[in-house]
Amino acid sequence: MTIEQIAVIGAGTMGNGIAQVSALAGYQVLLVDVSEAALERGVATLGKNLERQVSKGSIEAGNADAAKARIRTSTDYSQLAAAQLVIEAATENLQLKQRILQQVAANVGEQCLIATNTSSLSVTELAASIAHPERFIGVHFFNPVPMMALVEIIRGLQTSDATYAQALLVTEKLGKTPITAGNRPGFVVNRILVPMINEAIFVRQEGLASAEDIDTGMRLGCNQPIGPLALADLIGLDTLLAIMQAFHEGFNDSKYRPAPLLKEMVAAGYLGRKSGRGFFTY
Ligand SMILES: NC(=O)c1ccc[n+]([C@@H]2O[C@H](COP(=O)([O-])OP(=O)(O)OC[C@H]3O[C@@H](n4cnc5c(N)ncnc54)[C@H](O)[C@@H]3O)[C@@H](O)[C@H]2O)c1
Repeated sequence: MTIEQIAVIGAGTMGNGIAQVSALAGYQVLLVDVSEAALERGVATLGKNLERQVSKGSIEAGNADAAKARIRTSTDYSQLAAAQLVIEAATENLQLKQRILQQVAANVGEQCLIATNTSSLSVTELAASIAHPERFIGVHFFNPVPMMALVEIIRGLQTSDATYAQALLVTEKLGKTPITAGNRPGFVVNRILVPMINEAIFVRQEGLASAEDIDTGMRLGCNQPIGPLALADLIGLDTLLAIMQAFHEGFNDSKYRPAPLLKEMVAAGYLGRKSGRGFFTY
């Protein structure tokens, strides 16, 4: 099967980025959301991002226009019938995603592959919600999608070799580098990154060093582009706490216990950049 049309479910932060890179790579794209307003925002965002790429000289104006022309939007799942690949990038909620996947499966053709961009849910469990779990796979993009080169490909227990091979092909055609990860909480990158940030919070909590010195240490000592505490503020401390709690529960291992200071800051409403205060003030 040749994949020519990709449908993206969810026009939010990740969905509009996935639609953008898919259209730029030459795929026909159908962007689906429950909300017309979200579709309008998504298309406006990807339009601005394409213009920025043109003004930076990374793509030609003609390519940006052609990419925009390849994107259609809809709130109607019956439009999915023509897609060969559906990438689900809707709100991170198990019950919601299970409902969406059942709706997708009921509207696509026999051969259509279905992928999820979930960050924290089990690909195996999501696959089990549809009749053909062998055609289901995780494709985990990074934010912002047009800028980040990596995609983690996650095989559920049921994913077939053919589905996996197609996911690798599409990822490469999108200009991304795939790595393959098993279906465990956090896959590879977040599994390593988030406990590192949590450890930085323990170091801060113990008063071993100031927030500035912890970040300077990791930037200059490990060549990290941004220190772990500034990164915590950027991601959102509530999001980090939810991820650590999911690791703690998912692995049943005390090494993933969230730092008490992280819990306390979330309880205080110090969520990082989005609340104006985290380890730093904004
Ligand atoms: N934001 C990130 O940094 C990031 C990174 C990697 C993966 N992810 C994952 O990507 C997915 C999307 O995250 P996001 O940050 O783009 O979320 P978001 O909140 O920005 O967008 C979610 C979109 O899904 C839409 N939606 C909700 N219910 C729907 C339905 N029934 N049908 C169609 N659309 C529906 C919402 O209207 C919204 O536009 C999540 O699974 C998340 O875990 C997020």
